[in-house]
Amino acid sequence: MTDAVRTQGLFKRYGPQVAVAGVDLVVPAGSFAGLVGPNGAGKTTTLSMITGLLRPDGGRAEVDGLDVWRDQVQVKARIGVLPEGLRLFERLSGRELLHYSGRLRGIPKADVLGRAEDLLQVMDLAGAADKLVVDYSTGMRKKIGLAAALLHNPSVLFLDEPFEGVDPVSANTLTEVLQRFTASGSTVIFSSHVMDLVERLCDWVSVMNGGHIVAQGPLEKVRGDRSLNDTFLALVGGQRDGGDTGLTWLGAKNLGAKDLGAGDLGSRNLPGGDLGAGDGEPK
Ligand SMILES: Nc1ncnc2c1ncn2[C@@H]1O[C@H](COP(=O)(O)OP(=O)(O)OP(=O)(O)O)[C@@H](O)[C@H]1O
Repeated sequence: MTDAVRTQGLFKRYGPQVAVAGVDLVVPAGSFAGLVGPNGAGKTTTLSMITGLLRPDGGRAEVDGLDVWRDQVQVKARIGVLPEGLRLFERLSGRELLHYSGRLRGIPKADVLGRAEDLLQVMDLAGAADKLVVDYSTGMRKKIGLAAALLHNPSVLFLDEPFEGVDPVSANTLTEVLQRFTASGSTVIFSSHVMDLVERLCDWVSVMNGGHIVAQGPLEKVRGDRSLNDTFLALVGGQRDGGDTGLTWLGAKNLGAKDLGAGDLGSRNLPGGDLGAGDGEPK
C-alpha cells in the first residue's frame, strides 16, 4: 500500500536558523499518526511544507504518492488541514463558514448543505451554527475548523495541535470523529505535546528533535516497554536528575520564619497572609 505521507530530505532554514534539517517522515495509509517533539523541534514547519503552505528549501514531500509541490491541485484536493493559529472567516456564522468552504472545494450545493448539518451535529455545534465565528470560544473554533477540513472527505487529514485549548468534552468529540475517520481507511497525522493522548490515540508515531526525526514507527516499537513519555524524555534529552536547577531562590518565600530570619518575614507576602500569633510558626 502507498504511504499516505512520505518526505525525503525535507529542509527549511530561516536565515541562520535551520528549522527542518533533512526530514524523512513516513506515515502509512490508514494510520492515526502522532508527530511529537519539544518546542521548536520543527513540527509546524514540517507540516506546513507537507501541506503546501510553506515552500521547502530542499527535499521533497509526497501525499498519496503525489508530489506536494508538482501536483499541487491534486494534493490539495486530497488533504484536509487544521493549521496552527487557524485563521477563519470571522464574520461568517459557523454554518455559513462550512457552506463557503464546501463551495470553494467545488462540492455540489445540495451535498454541502447536508454534510454541513451532519458535521454541525457531530461536533455539537448545531446550537451555535448561526453565531458568528468571531464569537466562538477556542474549542468551538477548533471544532468548526476541523469540520471545514473534513467537509470534502479528505484522504489525509493534517492537524497542528488540534487539542490545544479544548475542554475534555470537546476533546472527546474530536477524538470520536477522528477515530471514525481513520476507521474508514483515511489517515490522520497530528502534532501534539500531550504524550498520554498520543499514546491513547495513535498507532504510529514520529518523534522530532532539533529539526530531525529521532524515532519513527509503530507506537509499540517506538516506546518499547516504557511509556511514550519516558521514551520521549530519553530521546530528546529531557531527563534530569532532579538535582541542581540553579533556582535555589524559587519558593524561598514559603520557608518558615526560622529559615528566613525574623526580620525577613514581616515584609513578605506569604500565602494565606496570616501566620497567626506572630511567632512565625504555623498553627
Ligand atoms: N517564520 C519564522 N521565522 C524564523 N524562525 C522560525 C519561523 N518559524 C519557525 N521558526 C524557527 O524554526 C524552528 C522550528 O519551529 P517550529 O514552529 O516548526 O517548531 P515546533 O516543533 O512546531 O514548535 P512548537 O512545539 O513550539 O509549536 C524554531 O527554532 C523556530 O524559532
